[in-house]
Amino acid sequence: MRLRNKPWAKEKIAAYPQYIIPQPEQYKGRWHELFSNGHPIHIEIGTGKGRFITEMAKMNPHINYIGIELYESVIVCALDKLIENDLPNLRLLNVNAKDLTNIFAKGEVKRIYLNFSDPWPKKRHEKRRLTYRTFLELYENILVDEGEIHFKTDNRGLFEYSLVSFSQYGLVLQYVSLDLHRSDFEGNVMTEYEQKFSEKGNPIYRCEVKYRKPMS
Ligand SMILES: C[S@@+](CC[C@H](N)C(=O)[O-])C[C@H]1O[C@@H](n2cnc3c(N)ncnc32)[C@H](O)[C@@H]1O
Repeated sequence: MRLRNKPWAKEKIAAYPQYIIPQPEQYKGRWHELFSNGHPIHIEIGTGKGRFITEMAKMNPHINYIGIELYESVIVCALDKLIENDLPNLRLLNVNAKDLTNIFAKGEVKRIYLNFSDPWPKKRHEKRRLTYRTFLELYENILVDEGEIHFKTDNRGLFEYSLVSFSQYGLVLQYVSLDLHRSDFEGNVMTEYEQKFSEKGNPIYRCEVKYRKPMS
């Protein structure tokens, strides 16, 4: 992506290794050492400019948050928020979600947030959708038993596709809203995209699903 990866962003990321962790594979199986506590770990994939994960980390100091974003020139905006707030329970990773199993061991992550993931509407790009079955398999390999995915989007096509994908994979639907901002759901934290799309009057779709407990 020519527009998104810029040398200045790379330099800024390199200047803050305490916030955007270089070579995160080194922490596989021992992320709790990095946070110096045993609190549960929640990750957001495609964290973008970081508003959601920063606000969540401020509100929930007993949860460790990790924001994952592919593009350097986008994650630097999340980095700015982290520098400003200096939150001990939030770290960022500039990696592709395809590499999740090199970074986290099975059972290290309790919850995954997918907020306004790119819809990739063309059928030939289906495999890039973050709710495609190969991603669901990756998530299963890092989550605790009965780990959760919380998913929000304004894109109805992606939402319907994802509900089918979750169901075909055997995930259990725990919550669904077809119009989050006019529902009784409490404590919603808006993302940058959510703000933009909801201001246009678009309904926001949201669901929570969990993996089934493996048979013993
Ligand atoms: C539409 S934006 C939404 C950003 C943010 N979650 C929000 O709601 O404001 C989707 C983000 O996901 C990131 N992304 C897409 N595929 C990814 C992947 N495979 N790994 C990590 N990040 C990814 C994109 O770079 C982009 O910043």
